[in-house]
Amino acid sequence: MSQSFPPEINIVTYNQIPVVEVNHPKCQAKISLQGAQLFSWQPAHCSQDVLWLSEVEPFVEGNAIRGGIPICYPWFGGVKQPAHGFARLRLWTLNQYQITDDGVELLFKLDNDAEIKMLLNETCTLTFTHFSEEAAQLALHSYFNVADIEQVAVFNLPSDCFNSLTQQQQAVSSPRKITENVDEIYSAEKSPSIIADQDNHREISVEHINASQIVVWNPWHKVTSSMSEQGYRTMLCVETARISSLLAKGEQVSVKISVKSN
Ligand SMILES: O=P(O)(O)OC[C@H]1O[C@@H](O)[C@H](O)[C@@H](O)[C@@H]1O
Repeated sequence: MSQSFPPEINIVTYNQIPVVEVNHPKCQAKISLQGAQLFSWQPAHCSQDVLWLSEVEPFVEGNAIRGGIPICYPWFGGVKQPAHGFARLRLWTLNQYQITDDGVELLFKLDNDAEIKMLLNETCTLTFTHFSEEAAQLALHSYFNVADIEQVAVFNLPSDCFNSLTQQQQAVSSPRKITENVDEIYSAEKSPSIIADQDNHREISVEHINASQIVVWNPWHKVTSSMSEQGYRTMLCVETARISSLLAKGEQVSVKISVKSN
C-alpha cells in the first residue's frame, strides 16, 4: 500500500514496533502492526483511554505487547507454543483504510489466514475473520483501563464459570467484584458484559458477537511479563473468545465496545 496517508493516519515506530496512530475528531487510537493490536482507543467524549497498556511495555519485536486487544489465534492459552498463538507476535499488513466524518475504518491482514476490521469512532468494533481451512481458536483479549480494580464491578456475567486456577466449575456472585488473582471462563450466553468503573464515573459495555466464551482475567500479585508490580490495579481483561467451539473457515467474531459516562 502507498506510504502516503491522510492526516488522520500516521505510521510511527515505538522502539522496534511499527504503530498506526489515528487522530480523528471522533477518537484517537493506536494499533501495533505486530499482532494488529489496538492498544489505545479514546473516544472524544472520554477523558481517559478505554484500553489499558502496561506502563512498562517495551515494544520489542517478537514479544507479546501487554495491553490493548491482543488477538490470540489460532489457539488460546498454552496448549501449544507460543502461548496464545502466533498471531500476536507476527507483523500484519494494513490493507485498507477509509476515513469519513463518522470515524476511521482499518483492515489488517495476516497472510491468507485471517483479517481484522476495526471501526473506530465513538464506539469501537473489531471484526475478526478466519480464512484458513484448519479450525482455530480465538480470543480478542481486551484489557480495559479502570481507575481502581477494587472499585470495579462486572455486570451481566453468568452465575457460574470454569475457574482456570482451580480447574473447577464454580458459582460466582453477581456483579463480579475482583479482589484477587482471577482467571475465569464463562459461557458467552449473556452479552454485553458491563464493566462499572466507579472512580472513572463510567460504564464500559463489551458486546460479544458470535463468541462462545468470555474470559475474565486479572493476575493481581502474580508476576506477569511486561507488567509492573502495581499494574494489576488499573486493568481488567474481559475477553471475547471462541475456545470450545472452534472457528470454521469464513467465520467471524466481533467485539463492540462503548462507554457511557455517569
Ligand atoms: O501472559 P499471556 O500469555 O499474555 O497470558 C495472559 C493471560 O491470558 C488469559 O487469557 C488467560 O486466561 C491467562 O491464563 C493468562 O495468564
